[in-house]
Amino acid sequence: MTGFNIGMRMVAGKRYYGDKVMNEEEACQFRDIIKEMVSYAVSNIPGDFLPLFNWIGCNGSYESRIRNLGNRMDQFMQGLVDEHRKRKESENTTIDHLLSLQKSQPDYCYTDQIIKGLVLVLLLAGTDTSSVTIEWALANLLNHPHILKKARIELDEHVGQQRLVDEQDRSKLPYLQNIISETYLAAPNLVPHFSSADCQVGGYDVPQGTIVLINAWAIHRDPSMWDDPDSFKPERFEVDKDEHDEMPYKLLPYGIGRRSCPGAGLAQLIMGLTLGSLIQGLEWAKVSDEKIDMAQGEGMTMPKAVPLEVTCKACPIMGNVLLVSWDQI
Ligand code: HEM
Repeated sequence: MTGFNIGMRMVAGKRYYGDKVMNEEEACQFRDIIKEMVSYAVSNIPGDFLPLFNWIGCNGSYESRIRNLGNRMDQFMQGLVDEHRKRKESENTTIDHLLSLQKSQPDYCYTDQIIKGLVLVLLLAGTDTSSVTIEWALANLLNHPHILKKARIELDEHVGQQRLVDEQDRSKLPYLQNIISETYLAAPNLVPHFSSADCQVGGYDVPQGTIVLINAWAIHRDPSMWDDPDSFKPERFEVDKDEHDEMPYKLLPYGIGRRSCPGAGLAQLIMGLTLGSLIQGLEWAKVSDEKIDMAQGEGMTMPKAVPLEVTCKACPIMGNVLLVSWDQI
């Protein structure tokens, strides 16, 4: 749930998980909604696969529970929007920024409905996906210290020891990007699609109105497409132009086509900057000599079955970075 915690701090400045929760009742309400939502997101509904169940009304209670959950989430979000609107001083949160646009651009469509929608997209689609990917990436790096070392050398060479990586450095850090490409696991089945017309996929006829699940996890491990697919090898992305052009068709962490992830660019940026800063700023170590367990757990995004536990120690660069930050505060 780290992603939802970070997300809530970003969108509303609230902590709903951990030991620094301010309003336990409100936090509990939010945690309950998220828990229920995640449980539906990873469950199978018989009527989706055998329409007979829909005809005989088996999905009735499921649909009303989903509607009820939607209403509770909507009321919760409206409460947050109203609370921020009433505050005398605006804070640096997504809701505050959107409310100030609602005021300054009344003719544009920053309605409460749109604000709630944008906040939910950031929260549900944008946070856990990225934080889960960073956790997997760190776990991979700790199991492959030579790769961590190579990433640190790249950062030292192109960014240096005086400051943390920023947006302009990205193009100079292909190895860091390759580590992220080699890591992706957050959306193993993408998001279910629904065929709007009869079509063919991979030689199979898909009639109109079929739920199509894409097993990106299996595509990313297909030995006919990838050499030694089960090994963690960021170098596999150091390819020539022909192979580079094929990449979007076999590396699909964000899906492909019209309904692919609109947040892909933002996600790549955030993950590159976060992972880069974590490597530059801290020296990471495993808590034991054992390899980190890479078993996959269950969830809306694919978490580690056993959360990553590590130790870290500040690198000299943190002295420079913190000094600059304190001066600016
Ligand atoms: C590691 C990070 C992320 C991964 C792996 C990821 C992955 C995906 C995938 C696989 C889909 C479905 C695509 C399909 O089925 O073809 C999707 C959809 C979506 N993502 Fe992301 N995503 C990430 C981050 C983000 C961020 C940061 C945002 C927004 C700030 C975002 C917003 C969305 C939205 C709104 C959709 C639905 C698009 C639609 O239905 O048309 N995602 N994402």
